[in-house]
Amino acid sequence: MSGFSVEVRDLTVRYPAWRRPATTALDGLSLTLEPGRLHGLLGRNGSGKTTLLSVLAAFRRPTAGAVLVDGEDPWENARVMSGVCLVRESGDVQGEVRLRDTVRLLEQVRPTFDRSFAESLMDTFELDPRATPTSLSRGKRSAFGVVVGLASRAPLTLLDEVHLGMDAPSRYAFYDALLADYVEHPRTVVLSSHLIDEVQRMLEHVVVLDRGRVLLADDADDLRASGTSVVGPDTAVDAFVAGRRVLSRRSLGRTVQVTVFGRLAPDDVAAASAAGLELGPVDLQDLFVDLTAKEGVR
Ligand SMILES: Nc1ncnc2c1ncn2[C@@H]1O[C@H](COP(=O)(O)OP(=O)(O)OP(=O)(O)O)[C@@H](O)[C@H]1O
Repeated sequence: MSGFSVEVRDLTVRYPAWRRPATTALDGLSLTLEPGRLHGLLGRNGSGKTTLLSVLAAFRRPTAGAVLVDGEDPWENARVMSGVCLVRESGDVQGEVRLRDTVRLLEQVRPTFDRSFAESLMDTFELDPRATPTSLSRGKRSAFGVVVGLASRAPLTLLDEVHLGMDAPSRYAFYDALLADYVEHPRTVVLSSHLIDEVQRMLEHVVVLDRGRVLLADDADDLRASGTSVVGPDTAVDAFVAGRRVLSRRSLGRTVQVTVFGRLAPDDVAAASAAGLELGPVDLQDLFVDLTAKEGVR
């Protein structure tokens, strides 16, 4: 299997160490990320996503606990760090250096960096290689972060809200490029995002953080099967979902879509079909909102 594995044990990070009381960003968090998979890192604002990714990339030292990347502590570990690439929304590049020079530099310092892939991505996102990041709009700066993150082809690629400032066509171009390149060059990718609707189809494994802890870590397919979306005429749908845990309800005229938690028994599936109802997998966004609203409202 290509890509680095990640093992996090009882990880605690407090900010800043000198202030009392300090903010506990990560609170005894434990997590395993299997290599060669596309992991989604979800969580409400302030749940600890950026802090976790910063520790994995050795940008920050844990207050307590241990992190193993590809079996070793990443802190001041040249071998491991040459295989880890963290890109944050800001793009994490030097503001005054021309894009083409950053690309040339990365080609020299990152063993897996693919310059021609970077150049073709810059074409896709209409980035002028002679520009500097400070002269770019927020969305274009984010797009350059995406170029760096994808073309690095790092065995552990950490993308922290990289696509936030990008417009919809650019975001979809990013998703297409990520998926196509990931299939050709499997690696471990962690994608943190608030745009669950847009990214959910790509994810193989989903981790949800809440107040510095893991609220849920599961295969995306198992999560999708953990509930059902029921679509049909309002009275028939309401009768069918009565007594079940409803995660969301949307209506368009007399047609409604209700998402319920829990797997349906074969009898239920037959009853739904007899009532003319359409069944589908649960929307991860609905699951996320339900879970984090219950557990996470402060
Ligand atoms: N440099 C810092 N100094 C003090 N507190 C910090 C610092 N960075 C993060 N925090 C706090 O740590 C907690 C976790 O923040 P973090 O940025 O990791 O969350 P996040 O899930 O990435 O949030 P968002 O989705 O809003 O980007 C928050 O309470 C935040 O206020």
